[in-house]
Amino acid sequence: MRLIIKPAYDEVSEWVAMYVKTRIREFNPGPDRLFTLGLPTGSTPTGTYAKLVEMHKAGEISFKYVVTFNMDEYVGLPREHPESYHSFMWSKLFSHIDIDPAHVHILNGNAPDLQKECDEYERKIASYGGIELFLGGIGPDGHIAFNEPGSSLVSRTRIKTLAYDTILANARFFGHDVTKVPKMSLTVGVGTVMDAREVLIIITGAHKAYALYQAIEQGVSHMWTVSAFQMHPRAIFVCDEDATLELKVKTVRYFKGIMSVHDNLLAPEDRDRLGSNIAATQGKAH
Ligand SMILES: N[C@@H]1[C@@H](O)[C@H](O)[C@@H](COP(=O)(O)O)O[C@@H]1O
Repeated sequence: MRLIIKPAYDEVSEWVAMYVKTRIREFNPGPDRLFTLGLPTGSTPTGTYAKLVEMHKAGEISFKYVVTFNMDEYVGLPREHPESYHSFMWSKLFSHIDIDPAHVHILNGNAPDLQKECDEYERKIASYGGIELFLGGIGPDGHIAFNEPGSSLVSRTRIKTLAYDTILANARFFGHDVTKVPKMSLTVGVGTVMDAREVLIIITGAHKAYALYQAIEQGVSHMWTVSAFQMHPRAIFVCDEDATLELKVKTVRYFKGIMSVHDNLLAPEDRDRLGSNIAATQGKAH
């Protein structure tokens, strides 16, 4: 497991976007070799999406041969609703990049047969040979996608009733009115994400510090579904300083000490860019 610790949200978003760009480029996708990318929603990935859009506009990355699978969607919320995950993804990312709309996959929370929709989603993922890189975020209770505490760690895509904590957390997107938050969702399972060749989880903010502690310093538990990725051969957690507040000093020092190893995962021009950012920050401090 890798843990990348960045000073704050913007640096987290920048690092993740650079990493996604590098992975897609290294994969060298083409018409017969599509790169499958799993994507999350929520406030956490918006900075990453904005950076990816910037990189795309600067001609650094193309999504022409990228296929996406989103993690989840509310049940019963019209697709056009501004808070549906369909609307979110098109407004934050897809409308601004060169992705083929036929390559975008988001669960349909209004399908007549919801379980059939979920089973077909799993089949579609398999038809592309599985997911190369799955990005994710977490809720403060450590849930991944909508795999609430107590979810099976080998679960597949299915219907899930939201936990009260999640309904409260997501009320901010519905005018702080809990009665307006959908109570059910369709979500990929923990097992679905575990099957990806690589998983990258973004965790920012002090309100997620306890979840990060559970995810990396405590054992695997279905009460903190993100902890399942301790068992993944290629899992990367990218967090800000605030999210490390519950970690041992020893853990934080270790991972900070090997940051240059992690930066080596990035393209050389991005490593240089980060180097000059560090220099600029230090310059400002003096
Ligand atoms: N289903 C989504 C999750 O995929 C997301 O990770 C979580 C955190 O959202 P935020 O990033 O806004 O904290 O919200 C929802 O529950």
